[in-house]
Amino acid sequence: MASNTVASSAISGREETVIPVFPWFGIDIGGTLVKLVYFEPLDLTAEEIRNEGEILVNIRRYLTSNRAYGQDGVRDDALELKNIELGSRRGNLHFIRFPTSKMMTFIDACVMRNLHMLTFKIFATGGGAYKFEKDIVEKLKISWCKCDELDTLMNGLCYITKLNSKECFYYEEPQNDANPNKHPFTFDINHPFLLVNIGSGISILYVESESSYRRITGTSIGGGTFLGLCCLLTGCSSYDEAIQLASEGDSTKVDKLVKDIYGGDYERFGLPGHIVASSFGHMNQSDKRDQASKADLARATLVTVLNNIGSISMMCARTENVHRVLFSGSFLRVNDLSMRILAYAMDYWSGGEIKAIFLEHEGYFSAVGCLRQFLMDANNDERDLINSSRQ
Ligand SMILES: Nc1ncnc2c1ncn2[C@@H]1O[C@H](COP(=O)(O)OP(=O)(O)O)[C@@H](O)[C@H]1O
Ligand SMILES: CC(C)(COP(=O)(O)O)[C@@H](O)C(=O)NCCC(=O)O
Repeated sequence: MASNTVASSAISGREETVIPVFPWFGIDIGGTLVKLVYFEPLDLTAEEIRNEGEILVNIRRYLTSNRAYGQDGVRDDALELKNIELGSRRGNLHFIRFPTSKMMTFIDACVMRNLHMLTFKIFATGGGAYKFEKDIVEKLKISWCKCDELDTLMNGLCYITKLNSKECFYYEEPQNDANPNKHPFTFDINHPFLLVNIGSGISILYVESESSYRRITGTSIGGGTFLGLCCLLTGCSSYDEAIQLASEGDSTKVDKLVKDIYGGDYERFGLPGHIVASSFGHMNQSDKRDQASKADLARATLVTVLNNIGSISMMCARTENVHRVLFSGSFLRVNDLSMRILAYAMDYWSGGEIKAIFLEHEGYFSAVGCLRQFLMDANNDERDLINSSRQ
């Protein structure tokens, strides 16, 4: 085994921070995507550099000098948090993703790069932290610590929204295609809000404060539904392609609107003619099917999923009496269109009372939360050790 097992800095008193050995990773293995965060230290001492060892140096160089890893891995370099302080160290935080379907290939690539020769701990979350545990532990011989995905989501969200003043944003004019007026939103985590995490499926949390939240409900109609239905209906084969198609389409060729049924508004109950009465409601007619392009079908799929998310979120916000709804999850990656549709819907249906807020690091919060749990755990372990030696 390579010797990276000695702590970079030993604790000398109860109040000091323990700095665990490198490498520092946090990983969220979701239903669709694996999100990996990697902390690249910038303040290594001469002694640490001497002791670092070839394997760690190679991993650091490989991760930080590439933007793509094999066919499927991507580093979202626009999201990188540069020169931040984390766990009493300075460094860059990198954000990497790849499809969960490639998890076994990833494990084999780690073995090829000799990661199994190092002794280190990884905090992991998402369903895959459970599903792949046996394979990972057997092949990589690492210490695998599983965390709850919603606890880490909250932990990562708290950390990043405090660190980055531009993390949260909203659209002032979501309907204005030319300039929707995106602004940073000053977010105070200690006032109740709703957190809607749009991953493969959706979890909706009521957050009272940094340390108190509950999962109110969820829905299986999420990002996975959009992608799956789009692939079926249009023959597209990637998320980016599906979003591109949706941006070119017209959902009114597919959906039946209130005005298609009433000839105008349904005034008595305040339903304007332009809203969707029935998603995909035109598709029972063969002439309408012939007129709908792939782009129209992709757009209608997106709008269907978003209408459902918007109306469930709105009901939850009203029930819980909150005025801010934060949306997270990789479904909103490169998806300005969806954010604007959601923002408009929330604003319209709440008469301007409920604000939709979005996040720059979309789907990465749980992975960041794992990294933070890893740092907290190192300190807890050390404290336990000190306390037991004092008894
Ligand atoms: N490169 C991508 N490949 C697949 N899906 C993507 C991609 N980028 C964004 N998505 C969207 O993000 C969703 C997954 O979101 P994520 O928060 O990562 O959930 P999970 O943790 O379930 O994997 C997908 O269902 C899809 O709608
Ligand atoms: C099971 C999950 C927590 C998994 O998280 P994900 O990988 O989708 O981010 C999520 O898909 C979910 O909450 N689904 C909705 C289940 C429901 O309440 O109906």
